[in-house]
Formats: sequence, C-alpha cells, structure tokens
Amino acid sequence: MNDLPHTLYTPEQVRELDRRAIEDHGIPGGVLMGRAGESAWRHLRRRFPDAGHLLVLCGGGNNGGDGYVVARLAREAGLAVDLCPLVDPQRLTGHARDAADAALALIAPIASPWAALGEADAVVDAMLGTGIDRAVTGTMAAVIDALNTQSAPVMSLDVPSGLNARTGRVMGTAVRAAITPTFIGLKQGLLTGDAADFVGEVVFDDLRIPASVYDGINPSAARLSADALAEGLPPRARNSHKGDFGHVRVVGGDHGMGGAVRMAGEAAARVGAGRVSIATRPAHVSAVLAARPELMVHGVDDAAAFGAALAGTDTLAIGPGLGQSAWGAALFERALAHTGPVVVDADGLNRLAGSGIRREDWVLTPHPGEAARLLETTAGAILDDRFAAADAIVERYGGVVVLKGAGTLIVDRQRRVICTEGNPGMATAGMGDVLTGVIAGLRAQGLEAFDAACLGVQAHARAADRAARAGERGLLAGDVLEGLRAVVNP
Ligand SMILES: NC(=O)C1=CN([C@@H]2O[C@H](COP(=O)(O)OP(=O)(O)OC[C@H]3O[C@@H](n4cnc5c(N)ncnc54)[C@H](O)[C@@H]3O)[C@@H](O)[C@H]2O)[C@H](O)CC1
Ligand SMILES: [K+]
Repeated sequence: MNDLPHTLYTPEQVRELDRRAIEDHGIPGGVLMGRAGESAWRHLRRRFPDAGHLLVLCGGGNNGGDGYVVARLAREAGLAVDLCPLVDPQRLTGHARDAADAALALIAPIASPWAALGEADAVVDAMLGTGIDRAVTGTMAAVIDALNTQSAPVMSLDVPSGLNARTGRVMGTAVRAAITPTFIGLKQGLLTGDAADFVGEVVFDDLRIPASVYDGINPSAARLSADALAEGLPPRARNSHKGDFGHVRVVGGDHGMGGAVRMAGEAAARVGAGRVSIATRPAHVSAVLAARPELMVHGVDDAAAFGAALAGTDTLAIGPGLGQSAWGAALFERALAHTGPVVVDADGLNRLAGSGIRREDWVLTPHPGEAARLLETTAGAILDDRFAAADAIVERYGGVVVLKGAGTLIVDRQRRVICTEGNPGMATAGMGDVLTGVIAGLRAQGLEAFDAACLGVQAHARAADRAARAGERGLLAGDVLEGLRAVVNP
C-alpha cells in the first residue's frame, strides 16, 4: 500500500475530476473508460496470469462500462469470457453504451451468472462503482453473496460493488475482492472502516489525466506517510537530561484496573518521555512499581491528594481504568484544571460525554462506542460514516480526535489523516491504554497535538504489526509495548 497516493478524495470529488478531465481538458469520457479498462486488464494479467476463463459482471453505469472494456480486451487476447450484463445493456448510455456495444459485438452475453460462477478462473466485478446510492438488494445482492462464497478470485473495478467509497461502509452486502484497481482519485472510503475486509490489494491509476486537473480540489483526507515517524520524531541532543523530554502524568486505575495505568505509563516511557508518574488508587502502587520501577506512582484517595500529585506535570493522560466511581469523577474534575497538554481516553471520554466541555489543544482517542457516547448516538451511526463522526466530535469538543478502528482517523478542524497500518490483533484489552500513553509521551516531548496523534497512532500500529508477525490471534497489549522502542528509533 506504500506506493499509493497520499491524497484521498470523496467519490463526489472524483466525479468532479472526471468531469474536468473530460470537459475542461478535452479527454473524451470513452478514452478515460478505455484507459480504466486497459489498466484493470494489465493488473488482471499480472495478478491472475494463469486465468484462461473470466466471468465479467457488468452493472448499468460507467463502472459497468469499465467492465465491458475489460471483457473485450480479454476476448481479444484469446481468453474465454462469460459476459453477464446485470442491467440490460440497452439501458446504458454514452460511452458506457459504446463500450457495451463493442464488447457484445465480440461476445454473446450470458443471461445469468450462476452456471459461470463455478467455471471461471477469475471474476471481474463491474457492477457498481462510485455511483452506488442505496443498499444493494435483489439479484445484485444475491450475485455478490454468491461471489463471496465461491473460490475464484475477484477483481473489483474502482470500488468493490456494495462498498461506499466515501465512508468505507458496506451497503447491504459487498464484494470481497482480491484486488481493487481504482482510478483518477484514491477514494477515502477504500482505506477505513469495513473496506479493509473488502478491497484486497488496492492499486491506483490516474489514467494519465493532467496534474492540473487536480488543481483547486482539496483532498478530503490524507494517507499517513510511512515515513511520518522517521521524519517527525524530535532529535535528541547528546547533552540531554530527562527534564528535556517532558513529564507525563497518567491518571486512572480504579479498583481492579491498575494494569491500565501501568501500560499507559510504560508506553509513554517507551516512546521517550523523560519522566512518567501515575496517579492511581493507593492499592495499586506497589504492584505498578514492582512491574515497572522506572515509573513514579502516587496513591491518591481524593482530588485534594491528586491536586498535590499533579504538580510538575506537563502532560496529562486521563482515562485508562478511570472507572465510573465518584473517585474517578473527582480526579477527572480536578484534571480539567490542568493547563498543559491533555490526552483523554476510555472512562475519561465517558465523563466528557455530554459535559459541554471543550478545549482546542487536547487529544481525544475514542473507539466507536466511546464516540457514540460523545455524540449521544449509536455505534452503528458512527460506523456508517466515520469521517462525519470524527468531524462532529471535533466540532463539539474541540482538539484532535483519534477515531480508532481499521483505518484509524486522526482529525482536527483543518486536517483528516488515515493511518492504514495496524491489524485485527489490536482488538484486545489494553491496546487503547498503550495508545494513550504513546500519544502522551510524544506530546510531552514537544510534539503538537495533531502530530503527536498521527505519529502515536503510527508507532502503536507499527509495533502491533511487528508483533503480529508471530500471529494476530493472541496479540497482547504487552507485545505492542515491547515493540515500541524499535519503532520510535527507526
Ligand atoms: N466518467 C468516466 O469517464 C469514468 C468513470 N469511471 C467509472 O465510472 C464509475 C462511476 O460511474 P457511475 O455511472 O456514476 O456509477 P456506477 O457505475 O457506480 O453505478 C451507477 C448505476 O448503478 C445504479 N445503482 C446505484 N446503487 C445501486 C444499488 N444499490 N443497486 C443497484 N443499482 C444501483 C445507479 O442507479 C446507476 O444506474 C466509477 O466507479 C468508475 O468505475 C472510470 O473508471 C473512469 C472514467
Ligand atoms: K465495482
């Protein structure tokens, strides 16, 4: 994925790019469609070189048009091609119709795909692209579900049919592709949410449209560069002392949750914070110290004691294991008076929900469930449009929002970044505590909130990917802790 563009667009923006290329730069739509089909055909030959028999499924729009071009090229190359229009080609218009006519002049269409599904060596999904405007139902849904249960690999043109290329959400059902060649603009919805389980290998082709076509269209998001950490971590002078690298205070660890603050604290230290203190229930002090003697730990029974412990802290990480008790509420209230950098996670976010409190310099790190509480909606609504949800949290609470999940989003008022590193092994207890500590540790070393969030998400995901080489199932937060030092010393 590293050779994909870093600029991402919404489907609406890509349609505008299409329009500009055609109307403002005089590239006929049929030429663009031809280039899209040729690009897909090249990738198909690269990816499935032994495929001698294709099934091509075409919808009723320009995505279908792309598919007719591929069908014709494959037939001209001597492959056996079962061409199945899922919408009567007579209903196509413009250059999609031209592409259909050219293909159907060579290939007698099959009326239904069912028999061909078991015969094809590979399938081309040209049913729906960026024009999907409703959940997939009926015959097309049945075909997609059948595609997902058969063994031949699928190439989805531009977007896996059924996937929303703006939000990354499946609309009813979607094709699980082995490869998705996408054109003109890399759609933001191909890199976040459900998309990770549907796009397979994403490959991009600008169809050789002039660079000037992109002028004036601000990308809707950016893909986080793989070099962000190497380029963004502050250098360390030889003549340094721990005071140069900040002091993180982790607040939380109610009864039974001492491990959360210990992991957050260790994570902050592992990414280079100079000093790390923990304010937690007195009962946890000895256990945390025994596990990680490099951390300073203060047992605090109430806000007064906590206030004293806060002295000298520059960066606060509040929330790991904070719990729902009056003790946690008192510490949270007191923590809000802190004027330095703040990272809020877990039960800190639950305390924030509906409070009307906002700051412009904090980092909030919700998973979809916490995001739902912050916006007083449902997790389903969050997943329906992760970008809109992240924007809404920034709007309501300010600061930088890290909306976790496949393709974590890092959003503030001006910027949207997607981190494509990470893996499903991260869906285990404590991973969020580690991320909170990582971001706080980078903030404490002087990184701005947005940069600390981006680099922290990348370091956390990259350490998890390294640890997952031994298997995703059974990946523990402690394994990620182990890998942090290596990824922050690239
Ligand atoms: N413009 C160009 O020259 C190029 C376009 N590219 C390809 O074009 C598609 C976008 O094409 P568009 O016609 O806008 O939309 P679609 O083909 O994705 O489909 C629209 C078609 O489907 C119907 N529809 C929408 N939702 C559903 C649904 N849930 N079930 C059934 N049918 C549905 C809708 O009513 C329309 O009839 C883009 O993705 C590219 O593949 C080229 O790649 C570049 C040149
Ligand atoms: K498609």
